[in-house]
Amino acid sequence: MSSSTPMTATRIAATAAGSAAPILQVDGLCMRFGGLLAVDHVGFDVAPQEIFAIIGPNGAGKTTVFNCISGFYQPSEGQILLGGASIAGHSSHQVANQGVVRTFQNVRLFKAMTALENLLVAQHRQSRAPLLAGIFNTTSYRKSEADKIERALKWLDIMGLREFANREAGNLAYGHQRRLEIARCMITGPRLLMLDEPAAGLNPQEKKDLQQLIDQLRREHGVTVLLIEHDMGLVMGVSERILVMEYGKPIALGVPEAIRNDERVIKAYLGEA
Ligand SMILES: Nc1ncnc2c1ncn2[C@@H]1O[C@H](COP(=O)(O)OP(=O)(O)OP(=O)(O)O)[C@@H](O)[C@H]1O
Repeated sequence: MSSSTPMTATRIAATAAGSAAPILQVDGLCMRFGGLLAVDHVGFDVAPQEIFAIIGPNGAGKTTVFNCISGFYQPSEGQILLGGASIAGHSSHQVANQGVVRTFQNVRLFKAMTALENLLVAQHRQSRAPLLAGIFNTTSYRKSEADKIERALKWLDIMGLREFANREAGNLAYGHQRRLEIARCMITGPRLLMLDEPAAGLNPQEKKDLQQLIDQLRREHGVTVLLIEHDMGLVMGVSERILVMEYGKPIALGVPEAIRNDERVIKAYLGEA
């Protein structure tokens, strides 16, 4: 950890998010690709409803940490606890079923489907409706389908996308596609929302709107947010705590003000810009 941030301050910052039990605990996480240690003993806790950011220069290992948490990679070493239970090595499908959802650096929508259909598919994936109920179009099946449409429209409203409900996702403006991706995550009622560079490709106004949106999702929908982002304005404006990585290692963890003034961080990352 950073030498310029006093260890006591780092410890305080590491637990500053409150006394509630952490929703996510990462401890001693390592990920090797052949001879490359892409993630080297990374550890941090995220409190319920906290907005926690991971920053660092290109190739620092941020996305690899995301991939380990969300089940896309099996970590080489270390512990990942969600609500106190281990999820390290679980498949991405199992992790998603436990309420951990994520976006990717590149937008991944069903581009030929409408915005509304994308939100319906997201719900169908987690739906447990028996096949026969669908085939026979039972009353309860029809009710559950109507509920899904209502929920999809509600999320289009929240995201300011209602007017584009019937537009193909691939034909939406890029900023709108990014918001639709977040809606697709939120509609499943997640505990942990992981956003991988959500501001990439957005214009300044869209970045401001995104900052407000992230804060609103936490305040009004109770979600915990884990964020990877290169845009320092957004990171400093929205995060409660920030973990900084360099060459796979954690070099600082603290509140935005401490991170902003940390010499090692400035040298490793902010000085780069
Ligand atoms: N599947 C993989 N196989 C081999 N090497 C990988 C793999 N995934 C990532 N790496 C390497 O691990 C290191 C960390 O990559 P990672 O994508 O996690 O960095 P990052 O901090 O997210 O970077 P960026 O900000 O550019 O997205 C890099 O050197 C990268 O080349």
